[in-house]
Amino acid sequence: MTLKIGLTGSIGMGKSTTSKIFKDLGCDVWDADAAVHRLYEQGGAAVAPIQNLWPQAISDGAVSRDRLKDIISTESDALSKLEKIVHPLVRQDRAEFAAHSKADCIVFDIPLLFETNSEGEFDAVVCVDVNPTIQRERVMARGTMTEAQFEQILSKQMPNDEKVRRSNFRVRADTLEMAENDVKTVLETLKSGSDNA
Ligand SMILES: CC(C)(COP(=O)(O)OP(=O)(O)OC[C@H]1O[C@@H](n2cnc3c(N)ncnc32)[C@H](O)[C@@H]1O)[C@@H](O)C(=O)NCCC(=O)NCCS
Ligand SMILES: Nc1ncnc2c1ncn2[C@@H]1O[C@H](COP(=O)(O)OP(=O)(O)OP(=O)(O)O)[C@@H](O)[C@H]1O
Repeated sequence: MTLKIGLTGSIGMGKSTTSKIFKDLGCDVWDADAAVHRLYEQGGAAVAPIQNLWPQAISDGAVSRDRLKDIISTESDALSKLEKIVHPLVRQDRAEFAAHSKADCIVFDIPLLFETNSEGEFDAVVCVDVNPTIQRERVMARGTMTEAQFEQILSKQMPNDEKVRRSNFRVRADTLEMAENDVKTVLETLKSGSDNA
């Protein structure tokens, strides 16, 4: 039977880096943020419904993230309206991926796993964790967000300590070596039929 692992963690905690470790160890990986990128591309399923709400968010037939971020910073309910469009489409993309995967382990990288009450859909949930100072430094180093945008996203997410508490496993992302060791422990434990919750 296919092992389904939900991978979560707050913004910039190291989910993509950790999912790559799972992939290198033979798991198939599905990434919710990447699904959103496909939905926003020209011809993507989210373009028309977003255009209906905010025509100014569309550029060259695709959703512009920069314009969306401007709209989200100025309209207080914009993010929740956007989520109502995007989340059902993302869920559909995930179901299609799972139906076609032939791997014996699939990792679903889902930033908002707990916020969308999806924890019951996996055999185990893994939360990536690093201290908040490192998290902030890493996000700011990417240069894709202002401090204010980072704070706004953080305020919409469940605190990471709470995510860790609700998860079956924690992967420490202080260093690559720590994350690799923790991922190996997750896979060994799950494949031997127990967990360390
Ligand atoms: C707000 C947007 C335009 C920012 O785009 P940008 O390219 O700058 O950032 P990116 O998409 O890489 O997101 C960075 C991180 O922000 C966090 N985040 C994104 N959307 C949300 C949200 N709705 N609530 C809380 N956190 C979020 C996630 O941790 C994500 O990994 C974009 O994230 C978006 O369209 N979000 C709405 C869709 C959504 O809810 N996506 C979350 C995964 S399904
Ligand atoms: N275990 C680790 N050791 C050292 N650096 C790491 C580790 N994990 C992640 N990083 C670094 O932290 C930054 C954020 O990591 P990553 O992109 O994997 O986070 P994320 O949780 O997927 O982010 P987002 O929520 O924005 O999608 C990157 O610059 C990455 O190189």
